[in-house]
Amino acid sequence: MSAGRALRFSKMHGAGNDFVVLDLRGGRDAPGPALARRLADRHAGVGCDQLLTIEDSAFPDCLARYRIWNADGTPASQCGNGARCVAAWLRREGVAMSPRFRLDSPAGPVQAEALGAGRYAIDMGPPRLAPAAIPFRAEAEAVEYRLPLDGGEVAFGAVSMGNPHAVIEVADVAAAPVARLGPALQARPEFPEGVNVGFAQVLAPDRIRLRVFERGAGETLACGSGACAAVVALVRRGRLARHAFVELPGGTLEITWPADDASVVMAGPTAFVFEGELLLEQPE
Ligand SMILES: N[C@H](CCC[C@H](N)C(=O)O)C(=O)O
Repeated sequence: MSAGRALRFSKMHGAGNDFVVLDLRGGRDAPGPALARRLADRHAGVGCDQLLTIEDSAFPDCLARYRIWNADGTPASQCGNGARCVAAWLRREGVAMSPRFRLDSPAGPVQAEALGAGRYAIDMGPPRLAPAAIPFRAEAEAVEYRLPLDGGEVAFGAVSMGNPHAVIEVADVAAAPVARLGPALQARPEFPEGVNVGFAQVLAPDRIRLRVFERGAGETLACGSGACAAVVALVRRGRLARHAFVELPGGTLEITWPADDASVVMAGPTAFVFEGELLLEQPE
């Protein structure tokens, strides 16, 4: 991206997971990791968990393409809350005239639907459970894996929604050692591309509380793909219904996984916070 003097952006969030959104349609070049970090910086930049770019799609049935960079500058292949915000941005701009439309993402196409009042549903596609697809190094696919961690052993489910997730069930998310276990699991060699680590507490047959220590961003107020992964992992363990409400610190998402190998559909809020210009060069 050329170091022009200013960069226009939209600031948005989905259930508190916040984003800087750049419109790169028309072939403007994507930011590098350094600019992504600068935009995400909550002191020297705008501040966000992830940077989202909106770009032209090569697929005629997709309205646009989005890409994702974590706050640490690393690229990500899926972002559920971000997909909803991209959908809302395209509706506001009048690009999405129909309430249902397809978007292309690094993890493949997703289907968006405007539900009204800023709420959007995203068909995230089916979960990927084979270890190689997560990726997670394991002898065979299992509903639950165990690894030595933090002086003990941790049990978790491993699911990809296009990005890797580990889901740990805990008795009380408020007391969960998120800041310790999250980075410890991310550092394990069995997750060669890192992992987003979810801590889930079952409240009712159709309701969980969830905190997520995200890859490349740390603990966020919400993680859409993490909510999908948590429902899949807990349904597989017989701990949750296939239609469930996921209470995250920043808001509640509604997740439906109607059958094994079926798409996971996530519904939740979006919000525009402000529009702005980031000065890329200091005046003399
Ligand atoms: N940290 C994630 C990307 C953002 C996912 C999250 N914000 C969501 O809403 O799904 C990763 O590196 O895979």
